[in-house]
Amino acid sequence: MWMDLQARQLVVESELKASHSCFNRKMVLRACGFIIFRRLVGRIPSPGNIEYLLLQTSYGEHHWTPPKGHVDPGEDDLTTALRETKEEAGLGAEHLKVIKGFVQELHYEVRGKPKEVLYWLAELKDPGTAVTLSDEHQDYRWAQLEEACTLARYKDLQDTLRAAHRHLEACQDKQ
Ligand SMILES: Nc1nc2c(ncn2[C@@H]2O[C@H](COP(=O)(O)OP(=O)(O)OP(=O)(O)OP(=O)(O)OC[C@H]3O[C@@H](n4cnc5c(=O)[nH]c(N)nc54)[C@H](O)[C@@H]3O)[C@@H](O)[C@H]2O)c(=O)[nH]1
Repeated sequence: MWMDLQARQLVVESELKASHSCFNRKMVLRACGFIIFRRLVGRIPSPGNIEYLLLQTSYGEHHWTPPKGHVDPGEDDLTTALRETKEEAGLGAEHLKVIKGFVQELHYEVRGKPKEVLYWLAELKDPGTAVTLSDEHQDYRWAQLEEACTLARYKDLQDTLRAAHRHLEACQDKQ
């Protein structure tokens, strides 16, 4: 009888833990996107010729971020990042070269709910490719690192842009 009660208690505890972690997972808003950069030809040698793409929202605080958006149910993260980049900037997988070895995870709160954002890094293959915005954004800017950080304004996003830049410098040193 005592063993039965103990076993039941364990089952109840593990069910509670499972439902709690499931609840936590559901509560976290998850978004994925790309830090997109282009290299301008005929300018100072790389990485001085690197510009990052930032989009300005047409709603809320009109803040600037790289293209990104919420993960749809059942969708994998990289698919979300590509889909959102296509929807928000008109740039598809065919326009991009994904840079190996870089992914950054940001955590912040939106209207009291935790949010996590994953950013990969990708180069626009043809720097002349046009950006096409959706209704979600009212403006875009190709900006060198310092200007991009000023626009990005959030410390975690600025750190992410700087980390991307360091990664590109390190890749270049290896060549
Ligand atoms: N009318 C209206 N509609 C909205 C609004 N809000 C959303 N919609 C609708 O949602 C759709 C977008 O859906 P997706 O494209 O799938 O999602 P996301 O791309 O994820 O876009 P979000 O805008 O939802 O999310 P965040 O960019 O994360 O901004 C949320 C807040 O977080 C702060 N924040 C931003 N970035 C950073 C950072 O890097 N670091 C830190 N620390 N903080 C940061 C900042 O304070 C900001 O206010 C739109 O079509 C609208 O219909 C709104 O205010 N008014």
